[in-house]
Amino acid sequence: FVAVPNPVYFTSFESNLIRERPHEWPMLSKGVCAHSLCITNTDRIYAARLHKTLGQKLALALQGDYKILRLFSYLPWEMDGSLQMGYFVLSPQGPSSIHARLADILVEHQKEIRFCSYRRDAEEDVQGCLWDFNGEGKEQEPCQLARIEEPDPSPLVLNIMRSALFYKLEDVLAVLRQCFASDPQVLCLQEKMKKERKDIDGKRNFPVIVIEGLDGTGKSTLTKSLQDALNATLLNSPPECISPWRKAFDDEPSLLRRAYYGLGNYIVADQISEAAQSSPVIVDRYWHSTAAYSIGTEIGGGLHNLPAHHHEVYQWPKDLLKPDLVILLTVSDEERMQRMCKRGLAKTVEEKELESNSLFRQKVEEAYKRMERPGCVVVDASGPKKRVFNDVLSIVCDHCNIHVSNT
Ligand SMILES: Nc1ncnc2c1ncn2[C@@H]1O[C@H](COP(=O)(O)OP(=O)(O)O)[C@@H](O)[C@H]1O
Ligand SMILES: Nc1ccn([C@H]2C[C@H](O)[C@@H](COP(=O)(O)OP(=O)(O)O)O2)c(=O)n1
Repeated sequence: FVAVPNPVYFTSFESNLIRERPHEWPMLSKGVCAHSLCITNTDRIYAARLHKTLGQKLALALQGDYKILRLFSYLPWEMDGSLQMGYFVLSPQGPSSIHARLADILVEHQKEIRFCSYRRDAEEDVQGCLWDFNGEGKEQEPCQLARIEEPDPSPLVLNIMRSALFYKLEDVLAVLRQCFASDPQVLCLQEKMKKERKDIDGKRNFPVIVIEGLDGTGKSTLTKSLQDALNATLLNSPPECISPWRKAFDDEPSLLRRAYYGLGNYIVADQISEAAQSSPVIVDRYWHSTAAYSIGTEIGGGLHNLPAHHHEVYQWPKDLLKPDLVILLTVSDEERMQRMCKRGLAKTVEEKELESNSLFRQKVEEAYKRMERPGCVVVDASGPKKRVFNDVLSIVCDHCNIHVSNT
């Protein structure tokens, strides 16, 4: 399928899967031809990294009118074991120069990429052709393609559950172990995590309050004021102890990036557990950030493509300490941009994407709102700092049964 503007599903299988055959191919209008490059290597970390580099190489090789879209390939009867990532390239000028432009990439990766071409025949049907790279690349027998309806579960959602979000510490550690098998610092941290995990359901003396929201919604400002007002401990996820690795992980594919943020959440959970014995705890970002950004990034197209309310992607990991209250700050796009411009700090790639893509922003915010157990209490944070602070403080006091003298 193609993730922009909305997923499109198609198959070459002549089977009862093809209940309906919509013939519109919105992206293959007259004269346009398409090619797909699908990564066949089954090592998921290797494949994730290759997918990222391949995207960069394609962007360099195909400047101009070409459109590069995300693609997944799968066997319908065995989606979980067969999901492969790749790209779908649209060439408005027809196939003429694309083969020359892609030649180096295809030769270099011929053993780990499946390359197909697509075009309309005289009857306006779409034909797909697998390319053979034994010796010189050439097209094999074409086969007719048919569009099908979205499968349930969608491969996008399956991809989130398999490789973009981690619902268990063990899964986070498995990815990090595979990537950093020889890095003593990472190995040492992993051992520590396994041995020293606190009891997540243990009794806490003080409440734990998480503040969530997009960048620039006022989290840092608010968490500092709450810290003072409640005499609380302030924690951040990802925590300071792993922040030196953040830049490197932000440049990695989402599989690794989310493993990093996942690890951060588990480390912060231990810090929360300890701190909540002696003071209230305020946390600036936690699991909901990891999940909402991941869902917003991985789900293509519009808001309606998000998994339905109550879907398992919105559930809290069973082995991660739960906060008592999660506040989600929301402000309009315009106000948020103004605040971020004034602040002028370095941004993560995702935050840059958020800035340029309002749909992405809406998806992240909607995913935040769909999180469950605990869900978010949404607070309109577009007013002045003092008002936002008072609104949140009164929610915190009500919810956590705290009394503050100067409210
Ligand atoms: N309620 C508010 N009204 C106006 N400006 C605000 C408000 N809250 C925060 N700011 C300003 O907006 C910028 C971003 O706020 P910050 O707390 O750093 O957001 P975040 O931590 O969510 O990224 C800062 O310059 C901050 O001073
Ligand atoms: N617990 C966390 C914290 C942040 N993230 C990710 C989500 C986004 O890509 C970035 C946002 O972090 P950033 O430092 O820009 O946010 P703030 O400036 O603190 O608001 O980090 C996460 O996945 N999990």
